[in-house]
Amino acid sequence: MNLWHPVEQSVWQGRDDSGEAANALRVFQTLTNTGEFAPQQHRGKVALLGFECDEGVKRNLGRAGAAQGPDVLRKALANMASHAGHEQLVEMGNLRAQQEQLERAQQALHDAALACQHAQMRTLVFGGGHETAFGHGSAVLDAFPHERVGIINLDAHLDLRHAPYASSGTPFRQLALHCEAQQRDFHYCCIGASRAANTQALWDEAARREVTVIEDLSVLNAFDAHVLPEIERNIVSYDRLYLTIDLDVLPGGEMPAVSAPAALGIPLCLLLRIVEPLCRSGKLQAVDLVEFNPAFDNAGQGARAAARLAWQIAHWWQQ
Ligand SMILES: N=CN[C@@H](CCC(=O)O)C(=O)O
Ligand SMILES: [Mn+2]
Ligand SMILES: [Mn+2]
Repeated sequence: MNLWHPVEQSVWQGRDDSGEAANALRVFQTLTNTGEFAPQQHRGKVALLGFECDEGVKRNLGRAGAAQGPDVLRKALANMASHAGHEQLVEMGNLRAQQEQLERAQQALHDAALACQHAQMRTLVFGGGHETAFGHGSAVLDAFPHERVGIINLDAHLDLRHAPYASSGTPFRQLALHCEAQQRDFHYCCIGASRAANTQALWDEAARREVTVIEDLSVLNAFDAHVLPEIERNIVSYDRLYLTIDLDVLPGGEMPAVSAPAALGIPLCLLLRIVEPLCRSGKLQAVDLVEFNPAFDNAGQGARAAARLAWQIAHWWQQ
């Protein structure tokens, strides 16, 4: 498959406690890793894909390094205890972007994710910059052409930029145009956006496209009044949900390992209160974690926070 390669065996390793008891297992011991891309053999399970790409971040004038994110996140997840849901994870390998080949890489991610969705797998993608969301989100839309797909973005940024080229700042405008081309409605909700990090032009674009936005301050100060009803509305209103988590939605202290760390941000414990009902809804078809950049991590703490998020998602996503 285009731009695809298997993950090195050295990535999925950890402490072996299995001598203590049969159920003393960690994620690296319960995940399926055949070294092949064969979605039809894993129907109903969770496909883990890596998108080794930071071409979008580079074009968006950010700090490069997200291409190294997927394997570092896998290593952080590998050693965590395996509980219910983690045995559903199937390693599906990485798509690696070639220099300045952003569109080609997004197409390769789209094709891989679509093949997994067609095999009735759910997809969990480790980015990559937020350009991941165009490849992944368009695959979810294409997998369910006659259904209403709700897109939920946890992010300090709206990522609705109007630019002559695709970047990590344009994925939701691209998804809006993709919906337009298919003559379907665009259902986009952004939770955690910072007014200080998005120009008025972006707020105007969000209003034009009828995006539901819950600002960071509102998440922090009125969670029960504003966030929980919006999560419920998405679960009730749409047939399928796609959740994309830009890790720069976390406070910079919890998540330094991104191109644009947040001054305020939504703490992980609050973020998990958004993620849990979505995972348990039975409608969540796809999730990605994006913008993780190990070059700016602080002693691996950002990787641990992101891996815990992925760990919770797999645990709450069990069927
Ligand atoms: N995916 C990131 N998008 C942000 C980056 C902002 C920044 O680099 O400061 C954006 O384009 O607004
Ligand atoms: Mn983003
Ligand atoms: Mn962001």
